[in-house]
Amino acid sequence: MAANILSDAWSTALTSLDSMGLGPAAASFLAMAKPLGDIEGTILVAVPNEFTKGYIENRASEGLTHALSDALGRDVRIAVTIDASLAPDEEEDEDAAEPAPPPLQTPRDPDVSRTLDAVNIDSTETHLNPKYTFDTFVTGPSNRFTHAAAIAVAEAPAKAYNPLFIYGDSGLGKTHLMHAIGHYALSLYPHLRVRYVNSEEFTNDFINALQEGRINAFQRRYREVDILLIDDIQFIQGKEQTMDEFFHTFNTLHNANKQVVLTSDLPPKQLDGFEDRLRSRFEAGLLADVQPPDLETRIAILQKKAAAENLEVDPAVLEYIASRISSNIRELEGCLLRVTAFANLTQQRIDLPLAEMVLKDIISDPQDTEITAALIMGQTAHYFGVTIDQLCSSDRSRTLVEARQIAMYLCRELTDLSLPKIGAAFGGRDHTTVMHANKKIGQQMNAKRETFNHVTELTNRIKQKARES
Ligand SMILES: Nc1ncnc2c1ncn2[C@@H]1O[C@H](COP(=O)(O)OP(=O)(O)OP(=O)(O)O)[C@@H](O)[C@H]1O
Repeated sequence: MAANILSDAWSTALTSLDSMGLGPAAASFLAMAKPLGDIEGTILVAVPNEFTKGYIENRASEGLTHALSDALGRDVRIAVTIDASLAPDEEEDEDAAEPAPPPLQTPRDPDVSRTLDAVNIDSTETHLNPKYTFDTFVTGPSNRFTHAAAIAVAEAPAKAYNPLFIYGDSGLGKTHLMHAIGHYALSLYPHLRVRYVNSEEFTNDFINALQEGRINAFQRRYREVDILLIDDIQFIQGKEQTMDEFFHTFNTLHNANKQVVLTSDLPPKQLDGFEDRLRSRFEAGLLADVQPPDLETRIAILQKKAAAENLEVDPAVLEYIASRISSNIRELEGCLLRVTAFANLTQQRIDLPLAEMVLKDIISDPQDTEITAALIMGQTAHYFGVTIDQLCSSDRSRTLVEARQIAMYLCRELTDLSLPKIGAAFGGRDHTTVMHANKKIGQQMNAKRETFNHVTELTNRIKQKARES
């Protein structure tokens, strides 16, 4: 392969990983790596030292393999080798890969729009998703109070409500609000250090830091911030050491007058397996819940989504979807995606008969049926003629990659599992791999009839099985 094709693909792969919220540590390690060549489908990557090699192999190789395969348009594998000449001249610093704190800048005029520059903010530093801003968030009676509290916190971090504790069922916008706080606060005060993290990533990061003797760097990462956004705090339940570390992180930040925002599926009182000292810290702040949205809000959410994607959708279609899916906005969005993808593939207008036809099996459930990752993996494996073990393996043959990505997509759409939990179910994969699969299959449904058919057929089978059991 010509060297410039490989280096172009390498840059494309890094950009795509970047846009998916690649963490700062992974970004720094990959920036030190260099693609050397393609040996029969294996891309040889040189890195300066053993530590970088280990990091890429253990934590970034999967995302990198996906992204490189996408960029090259064929499945490749990667192999990492050490080339000491790539090492920087200065003495190696153990924490060299840690992100430097952003330089201090003059605060902007606070009168700026709430989304100002949201897309320009470096999402790799903050881990913020550019799509989740206050501008794209629809308010209604179910979330108005929490939305107002979130704005207040962003406008006056650590002054309004500290901590802000947002709770409610899955798919009701807690994560969206958290990211929106980060974006808006940064648009008002660009010098702030904001960090978003899911509690499962916090846990993994903590365990890795312990194992690698990098606890000081870990503590700096979470304690030297102005706003810490911790999503799905319920997942640290029962993990004694992580809870202890989090308690001290929380106290350090609180004592230093820094803002903490937490989300959870339950209010603090009902968080079993949490120490009282943590629960009472949470309760000392503002508790704000999100409820399932009413019909008008659901329609408004779909309208906003359609407008954002430049889709022309008959209002009756939006009403049809909104009237049938009431308890999870992620599912609402998934239905709209299926209808628009089908219309796109078959070049038809998006009208009510088409929506009814596409969604007939998806939204005909009389009551909630339990769909688990195991059920999805079992059905997907059977459908593609592979085994569950293979789905969880590192085998990257074409069929397996497709089956694995579709199964991950379905887990995201049909279950309440978080990205890290889905990654764990598929043989301990990183959450960025799940994000990548979700994005890729979502896009392919719009472009490839075959993918749309696989997803539709599998959804029907999975729902059927769930109804039977
Ligand atoms: N009020 C809203 N307006 C617009 N989009 C919304 C709203 N609420 C939720 N969404 C969208 O619904 C999807 C799911 O929301 P989100 O991930 O924030 O839910 P969550 O409560 O954090 O769920 P989980 O507990 O499973 O993490 C996202 O794509 C989000 O943008």
